[in-house]
Amino acid sequence: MADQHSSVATATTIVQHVSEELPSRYVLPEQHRHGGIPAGEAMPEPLPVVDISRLPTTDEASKLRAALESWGLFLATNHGIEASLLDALMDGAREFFRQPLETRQEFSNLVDGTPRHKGYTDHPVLSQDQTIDWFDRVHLAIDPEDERDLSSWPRFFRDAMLEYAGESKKITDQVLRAIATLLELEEDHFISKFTDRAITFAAVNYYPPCPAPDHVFGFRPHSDGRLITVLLADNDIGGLQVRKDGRWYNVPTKPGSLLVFVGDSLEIMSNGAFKAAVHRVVTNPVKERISLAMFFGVDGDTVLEPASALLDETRPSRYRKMRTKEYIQGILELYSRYERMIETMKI
Ligand SMILES: O=C(O)CCC(=O)C(=O)O
Ligand SMILES: [Fe+2]
Repeated sequence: MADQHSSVATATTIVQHVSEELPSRYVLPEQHRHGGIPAGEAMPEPLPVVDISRLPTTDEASKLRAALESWGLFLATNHGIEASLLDALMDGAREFFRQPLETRQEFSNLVDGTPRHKGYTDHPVLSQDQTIDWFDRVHLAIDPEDERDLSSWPRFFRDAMLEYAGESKKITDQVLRAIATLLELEEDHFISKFTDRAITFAAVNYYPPCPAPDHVFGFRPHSDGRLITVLLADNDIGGLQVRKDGRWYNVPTKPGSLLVFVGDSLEIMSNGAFKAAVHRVVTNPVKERISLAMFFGVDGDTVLEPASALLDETRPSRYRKMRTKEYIQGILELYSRYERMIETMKI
C-alpha cells in the first residue's frame, strides 16, 4: 500500500511479547472501530465464480459482468496455475514469517534507515501518531523488469513467486480482455496500456494472531489502486471481508482458486461501470493468516481517465483525470486518515 514504512517493532514481534495488552499505536480510534464485532456476515448469495478457461464465451462473460457489478470481486477457477505452485508459494511465505526477526530483517525495506517500497516491513506508517494495522508484509517489485532485483527476494519463495508472477499476469490479461469486450471497447484496450514501464507489485501479507481483534484491523478498509489484484488467500483461516451497501461480508476461499479484485484504476478507466471492491481484513485471536496479492497497474506517467469511447454527451466523465503516480501518492496520504482517494476523483 504505502511507499514509506517505519522501523518500529513489527506486529509479529510484538505478538511474541504481548499477550493481552496492545501497544496504543495499533488501537483504532473509536470512530473507526468495527462495531466491536469483527465477524462479518455470510454473503447473501454465493461469491461469483468465473471459469477463466471459458472466459471468451458469452456465458462466462456474462457471469463476469454480474460478478463485477455485484461485488467487484470473484473467485477465479480453471486459471491454469498448478495447485503445487500455489502451495509452494504459501509454504514459502509461511516459512519466511516463521524465521527469527534477524533473518526477516535481512530483507528489510530500510536502506541506511530510509524506507523503500520493497522488502520486509511492518505496516506502512506515514506519521508516528497514526494508528497502524496488525500485519507485516514483504513487498516485491515485479515490473518493470529492471526494478526486479531478484537477489533481494526472500529465498523461501523466490522461485515460486517469479513463476507465479508470470502466470497471474496471464489471468489478468484474460480478465481485462473480457472486461474490455463487455464494455464494447477494443479487446486490447486495457492490456495495450501495459507497456514495458507498467507496474506490477507483489505483497505477501502476514497477520499474526491478535489478542484484541475488535480493537485493531488486520488491514483497514481500502480498495486497491491499480487495475486488477489477483489474491491468493489462506484456505485455512478467513478474515477477508468485502463491503456492499454499507455491510461487511466474509469472503470465502476455495482451494486452488484465486480471488480477482477490480481496483481504482479500472473503475476510473471504465467510467464507473465497474467499481473497485472495498475490502478489509479482521484478525483472529488464535490463528495466523497469510495472503499474497499481485497488483497489476499501468506506469506512473499514464493519465488515469475514462476510455474516450465510453464518453459522449449523454455519458459524461464521472472522474477527474490524474497521472497514476500522483493518484497512488494520494492513496497513501489519505490512507492514514482512513479515506479513499477515489472519492476525491468523482465529478
Ligand atoms: O489479506 C488479504 O486477504 C487482503 C490483502 C489486501 O487487501 C491487500 O494486500 O491489498
Ligand atoms: Fe487490498
